[in-house]
Amino acid sequence: VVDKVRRTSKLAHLAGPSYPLPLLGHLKDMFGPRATFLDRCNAFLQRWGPEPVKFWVGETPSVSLTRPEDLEPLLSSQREVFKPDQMYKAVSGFFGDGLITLNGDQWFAHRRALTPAFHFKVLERYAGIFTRRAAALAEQLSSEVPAGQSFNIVRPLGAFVIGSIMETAFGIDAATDESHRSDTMDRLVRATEDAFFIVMHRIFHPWLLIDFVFKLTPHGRVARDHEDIICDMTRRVIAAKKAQLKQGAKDAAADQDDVKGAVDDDDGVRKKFTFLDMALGDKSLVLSDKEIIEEVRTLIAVQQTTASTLSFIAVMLALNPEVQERARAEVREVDAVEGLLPLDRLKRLKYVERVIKETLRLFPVTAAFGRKLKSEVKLPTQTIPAGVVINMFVYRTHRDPRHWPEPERFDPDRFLPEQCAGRHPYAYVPFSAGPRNCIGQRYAMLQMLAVVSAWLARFRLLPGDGCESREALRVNMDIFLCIEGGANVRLEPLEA
Ligand code: HEM
Repeated sequence: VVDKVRRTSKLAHLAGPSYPLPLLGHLKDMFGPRATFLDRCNAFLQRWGPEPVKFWVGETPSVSLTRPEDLEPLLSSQREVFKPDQMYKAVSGFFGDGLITLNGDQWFAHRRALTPAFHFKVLERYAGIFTRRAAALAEQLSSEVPAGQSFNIVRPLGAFVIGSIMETAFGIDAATDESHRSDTMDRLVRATEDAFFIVMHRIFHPWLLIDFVFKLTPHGRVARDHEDIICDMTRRVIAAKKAQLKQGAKDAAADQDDVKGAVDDDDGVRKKFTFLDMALGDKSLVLSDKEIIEEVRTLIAVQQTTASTLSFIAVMLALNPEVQERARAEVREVDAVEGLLPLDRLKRLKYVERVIKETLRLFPVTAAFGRKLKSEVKLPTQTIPAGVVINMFVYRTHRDPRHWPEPERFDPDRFLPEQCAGRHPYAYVPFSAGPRNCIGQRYAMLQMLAVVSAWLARFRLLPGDGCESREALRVNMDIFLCIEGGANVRLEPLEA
């Protein structure tokens, strides 16, 4: 009790509710239907912000930050901060113990091992894969979804992004590999969707963060089944890669001109540059087999960020027909240029890129992320004591009216270079920033450019059920932002 009084008094200077309840803290303020969690977070910060806001999650003192100038000191340094168990423990069953959740030296070793797989030289080579796969996805949607029928676009996107990471970072051939069979993929996508629900359930019921208690509950048993599905997929991926490397070694021995495992495939991707080729084929990497498995799990799980963002882009295009037509005109103009390499083509899609950025401003799918303070941190107007868990709620940062006039208006031209000039560098952080920023940022942007341009070239997107207007959208936070009831759109084939 004395310790709690001491810790409470250290936060006394901050805005926010007082009198935390024993064991619950202010969790009761957050209780309510799961489907409106985002609304409650917004209402809470609307009431107490925009200054740093204190609150207690159970017995843990927490502070929520939304202003760019408050985010900067925390994101730009990682000496004083680490990922808090309270938030990240619940997600590690899903994300694996990989880059997302690791801290300290272990994180640094993993980050160093993964960085070459996301080097821009390697990504340049992925552009061909993204373009080919995006065209196939657009064809599949055109042929499988009856014109004019409302459907939830997230599902096919979930399988699509996992297929992409298999082919790019793991170098697993989509056409031949067992792990790409559609029933395996369906089980994985469904397990992922359920996992989001279960993770949120644990965060809402903090006593379920005690592993042995959670494992005894029905959700704990479902979570174990899902982990089995995800681990099974990971094992298949690694087994397929090992077999491929063995075959590559045999082929190289048979053909002295070939460099082991370094052949270019049809898309010009040097196979030895994929993460798994480097991790399993090159012993100079420091990751153990167990660590490689955890990173494969992480890379599979994080793909849902791209799937979710693409689903928001589809809905925004459907709700903003002039923006959609302008983006389509750009795609047609670029596609009229003959002989462009895939990467050059994607780089020319400047307006489509602005559409993606503006969607990520309004709907940063990783809407909140956390840190725990090792020592006291000075923010521009406040000092936050050591031991506090920080929640950076970028959903509101991206709506800060000082940087985003009429914040709810969808306007891709906010990202014209002249409009970006002078804007606070931390006013827009959908991929976080600083040393723990998203390693897959450029990968995700290239993939999204390929997918959106393939859609625009083949069909018109129209609003689907429940997504008829911005006001009708029921946006929520389930680890990642999502639309309750589905990201529903309709497709209309383009006249020839
Ligand atoms: C639109 C898509 C994406 C968004 C919005 C996004 C956003 C983010 C954010 C906000 C973080 C920081 C999270 C935190 O601090 O807890 C992060 C970290 C990370 N992301 Fe992404 N991400 C996306 C796509 C991807 C993709 C495609 C990959 C992999 C191919 C990826 C891999 C990672 C990894 C490994 C980390 C942890 C980095 C570290 O801590 O060193 N992300 N991402």
